[in-house]
Amino acid sequence: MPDRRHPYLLAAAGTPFGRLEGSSALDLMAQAANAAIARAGIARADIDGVLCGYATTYPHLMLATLLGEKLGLDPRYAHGIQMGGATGAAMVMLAGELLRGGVCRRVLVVAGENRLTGQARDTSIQTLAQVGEPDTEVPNGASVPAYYALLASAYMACTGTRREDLAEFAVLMRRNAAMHPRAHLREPIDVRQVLEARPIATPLHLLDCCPISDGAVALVLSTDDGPVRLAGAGQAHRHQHLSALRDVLDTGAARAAQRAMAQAGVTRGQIDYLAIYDSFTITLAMLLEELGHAPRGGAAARLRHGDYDPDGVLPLNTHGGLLSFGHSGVAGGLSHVAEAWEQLAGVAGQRQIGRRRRALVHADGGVLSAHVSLVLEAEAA
Ligand SMILES: CC(=O)CC(=O)SCCNC(=O)CCNC(=O)[C@H](O)C(C)(C)COP(=O)(O)OP(=O)(O)OC[C@H]1O[C@@H](n2cnc3c(N)ncnc32)[C@H](O)[C@@H]1OP(=O)(O)O
Repeated sequence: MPDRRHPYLLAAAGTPFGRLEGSSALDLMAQAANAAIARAGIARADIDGVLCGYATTYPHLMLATLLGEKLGLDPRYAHGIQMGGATGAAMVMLAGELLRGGVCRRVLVVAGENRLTGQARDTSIQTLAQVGEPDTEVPNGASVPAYYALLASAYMACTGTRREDLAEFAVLMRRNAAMHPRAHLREPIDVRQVLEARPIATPLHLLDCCPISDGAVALVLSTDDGPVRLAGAGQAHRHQHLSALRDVLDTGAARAAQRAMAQAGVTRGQIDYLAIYDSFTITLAMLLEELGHAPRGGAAARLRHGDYDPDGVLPLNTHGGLLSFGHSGVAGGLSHVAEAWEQLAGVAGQRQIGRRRRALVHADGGVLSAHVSLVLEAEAA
């Protein structure tokens, strides 16, 4: 008998990521939601919870209610949620709590944006600046890449990480995205191209940054048996963005992961798939090292050894991550959960890696400020 204390991920689905002219954020969310409900094989009337990530291109106060109406649902619980890049993982955690607590039996989790085509270029970049202090930083126009560049400089000085090391992560993410038919950026790149791309905010160059994409992702969680269980979830909120610079070696990521693994009753050594937030190459290197999946300054060495390859000991972001699959607001982080689900459920098609048992999903919001970790477990085949 399956363990009834754990919620299951019944299905995940999404739209392509990239330039999707003519679709509103709400249209994209509805497309992803309909695909996930169909894939879960349940009736629309069976959905009794809706969790919906905010959309900067559709700033509606009643987004979850509006989406439920558009989809023809009749939820007993609906909630719009905002936690930057960690929103997707936070919604999955909350869905788990609603299921464990008996509030709902089948929860739809959805996020989507037309962030590339639905806003002027400068508005998109300025919107992202709003993780800063509203009175001082936002009007001065500091961008999210600029914040992460400060983190990168501090971290590189502290650990000896070089630009060449970070570039390897951009190359791996692009190689993985080439295998995904719905990814935004699929052209192969090499380390030299990453190093020689135009500077955005030193030391980060264009290919060290995730793109701005359109796209949506949805999941259905339930107390019904499914192929993948949500075995654990944890959060940590240590500081608001720039205060991370005070201690780049302890952003709170490890604490969130420890809480998730403790709930799941597993140790780091039992994780065999990684889905790690990668808004920038530095984000990925820092998180891998803080989470203990590489020694400090040593993530690139593990990568060069092949450990993070799809056929390595610890496959990483096999859909191409935010850096290449794409980043469409909250849907970007939710795409990591969707990919982990596909891999654990064994339905990833041509990207399917060998059978994996347990994934750690980790997302951060703001500038490594809010952290959410999830442990997903495949039901034994
Ligand atoms: C905030 C949180 O809570 C946590 C987070 O998620 S942090 C991450 C949030 N997201 C971001 O900060 C987005 C980061 N990226 C950017 O701001 C922008 O992509 C950028 C500033 C790096 C580049 O923007 P830009 O200079 O305006 O480029 P733009 O003029 O739009 O595009 C020019 C070309 O480069 C491509 N391009 C743009 N960004 C790219 C990227 N990151 N990688 C590869 N190619 C890119 C475009 O597709 C375009 O190609 P074509 O000419 O073939 O169409």
